[in-house]
Amino acid sequence: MTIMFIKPDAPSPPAQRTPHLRLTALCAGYPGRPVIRELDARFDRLTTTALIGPNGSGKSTLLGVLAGVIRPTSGEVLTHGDRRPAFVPQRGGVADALPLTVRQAVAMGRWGVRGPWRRLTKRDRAMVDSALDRLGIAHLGSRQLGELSGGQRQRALIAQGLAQESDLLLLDEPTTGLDPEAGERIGVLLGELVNDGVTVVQATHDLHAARAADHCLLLREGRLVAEGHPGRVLTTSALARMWESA
Ligand SMILES: Nc1ncnc2c1ncn2[C@@H]1O[C@H](COP(=O)(O)OP(=O)(O)OP(=O)(O)O)[C@@H](O)[C@H]1O
Repeated sequence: MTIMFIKPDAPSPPAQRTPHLRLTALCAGYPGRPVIRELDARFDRLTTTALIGPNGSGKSTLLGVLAGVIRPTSGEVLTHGDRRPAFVPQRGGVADALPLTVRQAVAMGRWGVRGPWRRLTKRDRAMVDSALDRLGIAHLGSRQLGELSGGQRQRALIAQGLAQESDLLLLDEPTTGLDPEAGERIGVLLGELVNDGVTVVQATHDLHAARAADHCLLLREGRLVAEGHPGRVLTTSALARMWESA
């Protein structure tokens, strides 16, 4: 397995997209359980990509590899980014009872820059405020994370991801459990982030969110079965085939 870092290029117009990440013959999984099999893919800079597939198809595992928390068993991950990716896990993967306020949870997004429990600078605090504002949860800053509704907690986790100020944002089912308006708001936000210089990858079961992406990868049993523009890939027949055989 090889991980190589390459300095980022200047932002380019869509016609000359450059990859942020490129995967070649990637295999990854868990001890005794191979999941991702021989996957070739690229994630272009300043685009949104949706990972789609039935339960257990390997979307979260692939995100884990992109985040650097799951080590490939073979193949190559070539990254052109120079910042650590920001990873927003599934809400269910985060302990609900953490004794933290929403603001403290979002401020943890600055730990990668500042170090754990260090005093935040004025700029750090401004980043935290901006992330809370962009997710519409500034008024919840002093509430305990564990007291929030599922959708509010989800937004707090996304705000923590934004506070990391990465150029690569990875989200695992960010709109699951959100009401339609909050889901729409996240969709708009992800588009704005691309304009701010962020490459976005989200695993999702939300077809509306997937159709709004620039690109999508369709996974089944850890293999890439289709990729391209969602309008071309997410056809009724392709989706029916996918879920019938899952
Ligand atoms: N920590 C783990 N240890 C062992 N196997 C795991 C672990 N996490 C996931 N798996 C297995 O890896 C496979 C892929 O799981 P993964 O969570 O990547 O799929 P997914 O497409 O994200 O599914 P979902 O849509 O249900 O979230 C499944 O068979 C799952 O049981």
